[in-house]
Amino acid sequence: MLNPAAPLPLKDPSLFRQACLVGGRWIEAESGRTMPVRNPATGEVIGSVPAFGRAETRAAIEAASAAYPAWRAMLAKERSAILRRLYELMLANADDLALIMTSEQGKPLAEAKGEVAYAASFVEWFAEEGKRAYGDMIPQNQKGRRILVMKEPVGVFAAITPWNFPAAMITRKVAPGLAVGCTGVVRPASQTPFTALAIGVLAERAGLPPGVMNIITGPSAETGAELTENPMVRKLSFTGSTEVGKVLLEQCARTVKRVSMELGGNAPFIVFDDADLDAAVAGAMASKFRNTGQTCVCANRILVQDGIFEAFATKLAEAAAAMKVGPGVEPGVTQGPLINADAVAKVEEHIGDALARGARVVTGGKRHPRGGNFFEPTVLADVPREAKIFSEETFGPVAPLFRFRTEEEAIRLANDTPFGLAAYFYTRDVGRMFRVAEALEYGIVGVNEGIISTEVAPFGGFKESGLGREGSKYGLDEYLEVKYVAVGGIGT
Ligand SMILES: NC(=O)c1ccc[n+]([C@@H]2O[C@H](COP(=O)([O-])OP(=O)(O)OC[C@H]3O[C@@H](n4cnc5c(N)ncnc54)[C@H](O)[C@@H]3O)[C@@H](O)[C@H]2O)c1
Ligand SMILES: O=C[C@H](O)CS(=O)(=O)O
Repeated sequence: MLNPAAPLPLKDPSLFRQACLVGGRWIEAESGRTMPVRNPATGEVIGSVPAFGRAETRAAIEAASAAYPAWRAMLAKERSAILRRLYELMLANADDLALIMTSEQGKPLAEAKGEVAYAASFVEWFAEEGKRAYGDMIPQNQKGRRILVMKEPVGVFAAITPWNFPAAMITRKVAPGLAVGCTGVVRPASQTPFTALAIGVLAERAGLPPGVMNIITGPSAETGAELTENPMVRKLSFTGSTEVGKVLLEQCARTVKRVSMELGGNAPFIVFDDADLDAAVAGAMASKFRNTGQTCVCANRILVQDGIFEAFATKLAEAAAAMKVGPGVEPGVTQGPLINADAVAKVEEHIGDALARGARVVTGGKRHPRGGNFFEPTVLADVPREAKIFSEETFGPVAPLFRFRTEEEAIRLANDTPFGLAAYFYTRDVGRMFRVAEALEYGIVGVNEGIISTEVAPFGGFKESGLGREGSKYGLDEYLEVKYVAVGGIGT
């Protein structure tokens, strides 16, 4: 029996749930099996959650299906009011949600609080957007006929989410689905289930009827197999690695499910000679080291034009070395731990490979003296194109700098990847802004900005970074079907 650490000092301890939410009931796995959840900063067990298998997952799908007719039949305005209350409850309980998040994911408390606000913003946004799922009336093509286009909810959805944004990746999927009348089953990452379960508690308090949103935990192979193969599930929204996304796409194909795929990234961050150097350094720091580099949109390759390479490298290294590494609950900490030992090993592998190919360390480069999953913020210079860190997503606090000479070379290097999620570049040349933004093969492009994710704009990738968009007015379409109705016999 694992000895859990002391309970989290929450203002409302009832938010910390070690059970799954199915049909309005908080339940265990039929087998009684559980899975421990560890604090990545200390290695301590902070709690455990049920290990659902296929049978329990099927029961959750059936609960969502049973709740669907009544939830769909509600007025959009009535669903909107419940989502609005959830938004308000998330903000009112932000401190507890942030502490739960930091305890299971590791990010600094300030970042966790920022994520709670970001996550809540999707609930606020889709509470309103759900009232604007407009159809069309098309001018008839024949006398006596009318042509209608109706937007209808897709039905029961499944959401499988990653560990790096334990709140926002839940609400970015659930909010649009619930807003248009869908019901669903959420399966958060096994490393970070408690944030999702706490949102489930708040959803109940907001008045969400039983079975509309079900939250389950359990081994990914078993829960994932049921969620992707069960024909009652009409849509899968997945956020995670491209590798797993491809597996789930194949599994969903057998029942032709609608899918949204928010997958891996390999973001280029291009700094041209004419950039505002200090702004570019600030943008690179924000993009690269947010969540200790564990974000899908963080700068993974920093391409710097020859003329300012050394100046940029020096300034970036100074800023990286000034960050405070430690547990997210410690005041002033700006870099938390990586999620686990495998993540540390991958960072070390990428650094070692780059150095073996001729790169040099400007700052950092090794495990932090605090040990465990802590790693020194690292800047590498003169990294060659052939290095693994150019082609693979590092998902850690390593900023590899690559040199380029011309705009054409920068664009070629930036696009030289199967991924296409986010890209960034810094320039003060207006013509270059449009040339480069239009040439980059990415779904999200930041110009003179390092962090641009927001609920009001479409989030999603080109190529092997995914399918579909989340957030914005486009995010609603992922949960809607389009129905064409031709009405005849009208006479005129
Ligand atoms: N595009 C985006 O919006 C976005 C956002 C966050 C993370 N990501 C990507 O996610 C990756 C890191 O997150 P991660 O390590 O959680 O990714 P992951 O793909 O390993 O896991 C994502 C989720 O899928 C589950 N899963 C894993 N294998 C499964 C299977 N066979 N069947 C069903 N479910 C399965 C996991 O338990 C987790 O809940 C990175 O590649 C990152 O770029 C993308
Ligand atoms: O890591 C993936 C998230 O989608 C990043 S963001 O918070 O949406 O920018």
